[in-house]
Amino acid sequence: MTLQFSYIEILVSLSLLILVLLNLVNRIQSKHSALNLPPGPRKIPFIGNMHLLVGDQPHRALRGLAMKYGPLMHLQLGEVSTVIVSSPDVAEEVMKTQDTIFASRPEILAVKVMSCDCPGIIFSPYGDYWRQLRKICTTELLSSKSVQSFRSLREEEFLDLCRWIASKAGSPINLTEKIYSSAYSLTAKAAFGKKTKDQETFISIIRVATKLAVGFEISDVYPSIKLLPLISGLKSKLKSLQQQADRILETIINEHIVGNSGKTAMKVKHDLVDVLLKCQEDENILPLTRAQIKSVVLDIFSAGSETSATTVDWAMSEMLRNPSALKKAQDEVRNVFKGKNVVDEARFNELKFLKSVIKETLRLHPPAPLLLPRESNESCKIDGYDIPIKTRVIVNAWAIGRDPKYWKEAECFQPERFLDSSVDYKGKSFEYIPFGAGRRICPGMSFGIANVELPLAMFLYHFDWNLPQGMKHEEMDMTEALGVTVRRKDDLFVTPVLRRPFPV
Ligand code: HEM
Repeated sequence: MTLQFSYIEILVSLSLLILVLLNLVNRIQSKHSALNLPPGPRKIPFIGNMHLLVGDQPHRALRGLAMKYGPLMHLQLGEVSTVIVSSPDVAEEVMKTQDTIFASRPEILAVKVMSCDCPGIIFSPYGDYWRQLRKICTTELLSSKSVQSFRSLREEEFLDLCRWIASKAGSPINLTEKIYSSAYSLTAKAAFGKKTKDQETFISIIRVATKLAVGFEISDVYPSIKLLPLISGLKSKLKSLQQQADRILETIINEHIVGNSGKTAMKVKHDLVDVLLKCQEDENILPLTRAQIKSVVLDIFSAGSETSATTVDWAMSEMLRNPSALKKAQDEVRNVFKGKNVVDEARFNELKFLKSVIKETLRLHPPAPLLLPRESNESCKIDGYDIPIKTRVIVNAWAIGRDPKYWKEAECFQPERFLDSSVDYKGKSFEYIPFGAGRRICPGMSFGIANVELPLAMFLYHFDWNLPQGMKHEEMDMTEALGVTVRRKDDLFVTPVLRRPFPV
């Protein structure tokens, strides 16, 4: 069937569309006109301030605007009333003083489609269901005890990686690709018992999905226009990603069900998936559907792997760009483990400089520069300004971490600044919040840091590193890619030189 429209029909449709849009603008304007909203740039009818985010990385564009309008700034992103937080004081107000009001997450189309409308732990609204999931993930996977119990898994995974690197000594390698692949394998082995055979497909699905989940997609800022994601093709793109991911997730879950059938409860080897499956039968807690289990698995796989790998990748990049920091870190590791075949996690508390390198990397390159969006679940006031219910709140942790008011030579990589500093990433120092803060602070902090420290210590102990031929360290490209997690735009290519051979 072909569709044919006359000019009259097109004109009528366009007029109707304009009327709908004007009505929408009126509704938004009258809703906000009586309120004392935080300062912000002038809003253009219908698009609000969307045009100000075009072109640059959102965290960079938002910092530029905050310099003009202040650390609590109101933006109208299409239909979505949004508040941008860019100072430690306001961040503390949102994530500590009024944390319960801002502990929810907004609905993002990519998350909605990928999770079949059953968000897992990361995007579920604040409430009992989120509390239950967070408790399960913390107890079964992310507690200090669990992180400790995964030590041999970590050692095995990164030893394999370093052996591979050693086999390529003298030739350029794509270090980024290998770092991500190991991080994903490790999360899979810890959370689901083994690496999935479809890992590379899964990684590429997650990469595309996280790009689309930033929350600035056109369909996320005009949620009432249901046709938009259909017209733009976003819905079908997401649906196809969801179907591919679903096949892999189904396999992971079915393998657990088959593997455990016939075994007594004592004999079942418990990983996160087993525990989630058991929740389906437990009458004392909120039952979990299969879709919800799949969402949690997807959440842990992506949140657990992307962030740690991104940190390792940026830390190596920064050290290569700053040879004196690389040398100091190398000297420290080689000194502490002098005469040993391999590095030993038990002595990592002696690696003060390496720990400062990691902290400095997380300051300059927080893997989630805008953390994860929050949403107010009631109206409230901040600094005397009105924050209506359902306002989206974005905390620019990246801008806060580079604010010269709080950091000397803020743009420079200087790990020394953390050596004698009490500033930590555990959510108490609001000038430094790479893991967020408050109720929704990252529960995977210890797991993540362990997965960053070990590969870095091994890279420094066993290898020297050269940049591709002819490249000067100060010429290294540090451009960022777009996404919820901000990785390097281009992969890091380096030539390893083996210095300490591995035990056979
Ligand atoms: C360097 C490593 C990591 C960094 C920088 C990081 C950063 C973050 C950030 C910024 C948030 C949002 C916090 C907020 O809204 O205030 C978050 C949430 C989360 N992270 Fe991490 N993360 C890391 C590693 C991990 C790991 C290894 C896991 C799990 C294996 C994990 C699981 C989660 C989960 C489940 C949430 C959602 C928490 C909630 O909404 O209640 N993260 N992470």
